Amino acid sequence: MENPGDSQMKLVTGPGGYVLEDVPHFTDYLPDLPSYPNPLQDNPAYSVVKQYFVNDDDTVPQKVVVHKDGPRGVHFRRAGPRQRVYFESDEVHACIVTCGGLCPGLNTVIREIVCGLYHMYGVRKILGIDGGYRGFYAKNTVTLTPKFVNDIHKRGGTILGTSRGGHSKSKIVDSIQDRGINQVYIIGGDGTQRGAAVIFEEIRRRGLKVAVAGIPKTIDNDIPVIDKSFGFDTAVEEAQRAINSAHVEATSIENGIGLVKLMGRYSGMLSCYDYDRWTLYNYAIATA
Ligand SMILES: Nc1ncnc2c1ncn2[C@@H]1O[C@H](COP(=O)(O)OP(=O)(O)OP(=O)(O)O)[C@@H](O)[C@H]1O
Ligand SMILES: O=P(O)(O)OC[C@H]1O[C@](O)(CO)[C@@H](O)[C@@H]1O
Repeated sequence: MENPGDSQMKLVTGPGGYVLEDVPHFTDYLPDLPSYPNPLQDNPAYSVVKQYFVNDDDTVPQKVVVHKDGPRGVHFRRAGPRQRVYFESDEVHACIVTCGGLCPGLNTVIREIVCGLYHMYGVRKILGIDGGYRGFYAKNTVTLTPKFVNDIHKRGGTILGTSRGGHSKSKIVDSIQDRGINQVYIIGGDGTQRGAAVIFEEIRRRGLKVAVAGIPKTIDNDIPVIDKSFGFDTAVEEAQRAINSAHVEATSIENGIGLVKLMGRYSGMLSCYDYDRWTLYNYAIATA
């Protein structure tokens, strides 16, 4: 494993203490890349929606409330479709990989990437990497189509399988290069995203036109800059089932106590959201 700390943060400053913590882009090292009109502009579902595209200069402030004399503060680049893109549809060879622990909604995310690429962007070549990072240098891959992913959101886990360990930067990027993959969608937790940054650094070092997109996965919503991570609501619901059961057990005997242990050693967000039940039943809810 490697520490991606040597990759420099892309900081842009502006008037009034404005700071943009930007994301890297392959045009940083391939400045002459041609761009193309976004295929969405011809899609009947989107072409009628005015201002559907995100302006290139749009940013989102980290803090909504600022003092009038204070600095404008840190901003992030706004996500969303751009007017122009850097791939032609038939040039794209995408792949998706899931790493780390399970979280509700992984299959829904895989399905949305596949259907979005296929129906909205006209992409036909999408590969599923089997069993986490190490799947890049194993032989097994699965071809993903809208038909293949049609029902997967009704199943738990990840249809691609997942794993920990097995991150070999050079083997992974060799495999990406050998297979002609040029868009890599990586779904996983903090370790996975560190791994994604290392992969991108190697891609940049080799000067490849390969986009790397990290999709953060956490069951306990411990990413401060977003309101809610996918799967968190389901985890809260499931926790409440356990709390209900503990309630039944505890109230059936004299001086009964229900103790429910929830995950989230560092954030405790699940416990907070299940607070309703806690106050209602006056139970102890412990985090791991
Ligand atoms: N610093 C790192 N450099 C390269 N790869 C890493 C790094 N940290 C973790 N990885 C790789 O990322 C993958 C997942 O990491 P990890 O087991 O830490 O789970 P995670 O993504 O943090 O998810 P979870 O939230 O479930 O723990 C593993 O294959 C691991 O080898
Ligand atoms: O309760 P613990 O041990 O802190 O584990 C919680 C962590 O485990 C995970 O569910 C992944 O394994 C993360 O999403 C979460 O941050």
